[in-house]
This record gives sequence, C-alpha cells and structure tokens, in this order.
Amino acid sequence: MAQKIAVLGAGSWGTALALNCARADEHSTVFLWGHNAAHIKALQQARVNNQHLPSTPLPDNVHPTDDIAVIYDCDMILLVVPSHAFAETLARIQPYVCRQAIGWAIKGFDKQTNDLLSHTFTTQFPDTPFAIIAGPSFAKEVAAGLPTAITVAGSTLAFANDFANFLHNEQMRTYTTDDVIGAQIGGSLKNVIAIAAGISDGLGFGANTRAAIITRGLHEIARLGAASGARNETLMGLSGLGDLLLTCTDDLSRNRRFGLLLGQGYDTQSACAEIGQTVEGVHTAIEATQYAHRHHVRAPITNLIEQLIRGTLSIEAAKQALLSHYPKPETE
Ligand SMILES: NC(=O)c1ccc[n+]([C@@H]2O[C@H](COP(=O)([O-])OP(=O)(O)OC[C@H]3O[C@@H](n4cnc5c(N)ncnc54)[C@H](O)[C@@H]3O)[C@@H](O)[C@H]2O)c1
Ligand SMILES: O=P(O)(O)OC[C@H](O)CO
Repeated sequence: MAQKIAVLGAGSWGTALALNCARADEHSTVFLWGHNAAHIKALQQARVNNQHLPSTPLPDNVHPTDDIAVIYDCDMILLVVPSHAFAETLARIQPYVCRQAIGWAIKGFDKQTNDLLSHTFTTQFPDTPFAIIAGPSFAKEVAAGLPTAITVAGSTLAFANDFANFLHNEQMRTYTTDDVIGAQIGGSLKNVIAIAAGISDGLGFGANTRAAIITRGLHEIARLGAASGARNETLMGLSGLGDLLLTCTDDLSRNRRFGLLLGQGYDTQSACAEIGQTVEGVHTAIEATQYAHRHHVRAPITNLIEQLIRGTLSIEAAKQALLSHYPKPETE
C-alpha cells in the first residue's frame, strides 16, 4: 500500500531525505514540513529548495507544507530539524502522534539537558519505539542520487528493520542496529572532531596532523561511547568511523569548513555567518563537554574546541596546546 511520510525540517538534510523517500516509492506521499511559512511558500511555487539544495527539483509526490497537522494520518514521521529545535518539535507533534513510526536524522545533543536526543524523546514519549538515522551522508550527494550507506539504529532491531524500509532504495543502502547510544555518540562527536581537523588544515598543518586528529578523535569518541554504554562495533562502523572520515576530510562538511575558517582567523560568529547553515559541532562541543564531565571521561579535543568556540582560548593558544604534549601510552 502507498505510504504517507512526513519529513519535518525543510533544510538541506530534510529536503534530501524527502527526495530519497519520494524516489523509493513514486506512489508514496511525502510531506516536507517547515516552520517558516515564507520559505514553504517559495518551495511550493519554485518546486526546488533554492535556499538549501538549489540543483534538485522536488518530484510531484513531495508536498511542502507548514501545517504540522498533516502528520496525523502519516505512516512515518522523520524529524530533521537542528538539534536545538528537537525538543520543541517533539512538543509540536505530540497532539498528533498516534500510530506513526517515529525517527530522527539529527546529529547533536539536547541543548537544555546536554544529554542524548533519545533521552529527550523517551522522556516525552515513554514506551514509543524510535529510530535514528546516522552515517556518512552529505545532503547534496543524496539529493544527486549518489550511492550512500547509512545506519538506522532502532530502539529494537525489529523497529530499525521496519524503519529502514522507508529509506532503502537503489541509491540508499541501510544497515540496521539496536545500538542507539553508539549511533548518537559517533554521529554527534564526529562534528566536533571535524571542526578540529578543519582548524588544523586552516592553520596550515599537514596530512600527518589531520590523520593524528582523526585517530585521537576516534579514541575520544570511543572513550565517551564506552562510558555511555555504546558498542565499539557501532563506533567503528558507518555512524562512527565512517562519518568521522567523511566529515574530517571533505569540504562539503560545514563543520570542517567552520574549522578551516577558525584556523584562518575568523571568530565563531563570523565563521557561522559565512557558512550560513547549521553547524552542529558548535553546539555539540559545548554540550558534549558537559556530557563528558558528567560521565567522568577525558575529552581533550572536545574541551579545546569548546574553549575556542566560547572565545576563552585564542587560536594561537590552541595551536600551542595541540603541539605541547608529553609522551604517553597510545591506549590512553
Ligand atoms: N546537511 C547534511 O548533509 C546532513 C547530513 C546528515 C545529517 N544532518 C543533520 O541534519 C540536521 C539538520 O541539518 P540541515 O543540514 O538540514 O541544516 P540546514 O541548516 O540546512 O537547515 C536547517 C533547517 O531547520 C530549520 N529550523 C531552524 N530552527 C527551526 C525550528 N525551531 N523548528 C523547525 N525548523 C527549524 C531552518 O529553517 C532550516 O530550514 C542536523 O542535525 C545535521 O547535523 C545533516
Ligand atoms: O555538513 P556537516 O559537517 O554537518 O556534515 C553533514 C553530515 O553529517 C555528514 O554525514
């Protein structure tokens, strides 16, 4: 039977995932909800997201809307707003949630609680199954129909498998897991490490330094993952190592580009303005610093980025900190 799908968040990733779902089944109806009425009107008229993905027209079965009530008789709801809007969007959908399968494709922490988004979700929707989309996936490439592999992490493996069916098609390969903690830790922290890799490149350091940051970043992610109950195999998979590699090494990444700008002397505000889209790592560095502290985990790269973002550390001091390390065992 033809499915009804609601993608909430009409930015780059929401639009790309709406395109993907619409292509997966041309008989499906895909609502693309956005909170900005003027933007939605422009989408309805132009049939292309000129603000975020200008080169890919919307197929006929994608329907931009600013009416959240459309979710009421949908089969699936996929939240793709920035992490800072996650809790507010859950509150928005609450009156209309009945039998729909719910998931999100957001990489970040809750800005109020500095905790994982799954914690926010289960607080608001106890006993409701959920799925999380993670893994190396630039919106632009998904919109262009380039082959991509993602992780679908579900609160149960059976739910992850069901949810993956909404997304899986010839261009989009899905791998399922029930390690929702691992998928969130890997997916969120890689943005912070990508900022560090960008800074290093922006400062003029070379490939050796970048490789060191990626590897030590992976250690940091693994330490935080272990303390949170994540499985190491998840962190070494698409949602961890896979996304870390993608984001640290390719200039399509906004987090990496943000870091490049910091390394070239921009401050946080001017670098964010220059990127002009969501840079999740800016928030995650701050929230993950609190999270790591709460879990008694050492997170030196995250701490460094947090201080740079807050402006309590200069780029010169960060450079010195990067260079001034005492010998220690690689396992630490
Ligand atoms: N773009 C990608 O390639 C990509 C890939 C994977 C995951 N993600 C993740 O997807 C999430 C969304 O990022 P994006 O790339 O779509 O960002 P984006 O900057 O392209 O778009 C964000 C959208 O969210 C909207 N928005 C802002 N505040 C809102 C609110 N309070 N309520 C509802 N909508 C609001 C904005 O109007 C904008 O349309 C992030 O967590 C990001 O890490 C992005
Ligand atoms: O552009 P970024 O840095 O937000 O990265 C986008 C995706 O998370 C890549 O998987």
